[in-house]
Amino acid sequence: MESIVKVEHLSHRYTVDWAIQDINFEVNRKGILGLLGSNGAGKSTTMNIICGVLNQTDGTVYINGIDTRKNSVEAKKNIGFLPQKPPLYSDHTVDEFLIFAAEMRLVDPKKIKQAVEMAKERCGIAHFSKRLIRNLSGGYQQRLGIAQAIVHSPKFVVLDEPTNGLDPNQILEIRKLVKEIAVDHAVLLSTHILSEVQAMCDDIKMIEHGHLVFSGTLEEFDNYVKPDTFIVKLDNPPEDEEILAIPGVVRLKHLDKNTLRVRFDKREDITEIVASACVNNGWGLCEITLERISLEEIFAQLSGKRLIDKF
Ligand SMILES: Nc1ncnc2c1ncn2[C@@H]1O[C@H](COP(=O)(O)OP(=O)(O)OP(=O)(O)O)[C@@H](O)[C@H]1O
Repeated sequence: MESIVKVEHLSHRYTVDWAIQDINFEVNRKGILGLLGSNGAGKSTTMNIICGVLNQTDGTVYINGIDTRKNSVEAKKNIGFLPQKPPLYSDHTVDEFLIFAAEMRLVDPKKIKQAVEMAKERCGIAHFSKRLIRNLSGGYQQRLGIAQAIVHSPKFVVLDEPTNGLDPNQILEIRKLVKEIAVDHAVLLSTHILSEVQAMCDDIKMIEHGHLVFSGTLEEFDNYVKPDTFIVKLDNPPEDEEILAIPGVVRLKHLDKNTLRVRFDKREDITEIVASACVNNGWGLCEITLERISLEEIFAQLSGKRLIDKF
């Protein structure tokens, strides 16, 4: 099936400097795509162009096959957008605001009531229909922000840091809601929180210094940097030289009397080699565990930052 969004050779220059350059990607019709990048990497610029809030300097964006520059009104019918600061009018009631949002999104006037009821139901805010927005908690304001983004049943929903500023319970609720929405919508999610990416996203794009530096599944992101250390716990640790003599072992560090961190040189079977050396030499092997590379370390590596040396 054709993707819902196609971004081709997208570049943007605000004044002199390029904010993004030659970005290319596609978005599947279902599921959650996480957009990652450091501050100032170019995420908002990319999202604003895709959502039709900013006109690109170069390149093309197709939403559901429609060129956003050639037919922005039709393209925008397919997009729901929750900006970082939801555009809520605090003196409106929930109903008034959603009706207004539906009108702005050109929903057929005869279908507005039904569209508003559907959006409230999906976002769990139907019982607050008559409440003034300023009297809603942060979590419910965010639900309302999501409701306005889906009121016109767009195929593609863009959420810019939707859990920002929420408490841990509200964060879990919003994550659950976003996952439910992603069952029948394509969702593009921008976030700084890597645990959120891990909890929610199917695919990941990462932008750094205006360039796309990673594009793949969450699993591919997770495995982007292969582990090269393990932790070994020994009842009778030998002299360092004996461990360093094992083929493939290149460095070690004592974490405590019985625990060592060992760096190896990418041999696939290294843990087996070390485990059998420990057993054969009577070093009293208690535990051997490969150290996984954290998402933070992968993010740092893709951002071009040096990883902290663990030795
Ligand atoms: N209106 C503007 N005028 C000039 N430069 C801008 C403007 N908006 C953004 N920039 C610059 O463009 C680059 C990309 O910014 P952008 O806001 O897209 O990054 P971001 O990844 O969304 O960052 P953040 O996570 O901090 O929101 C940055 O260098 C930024 O300073």
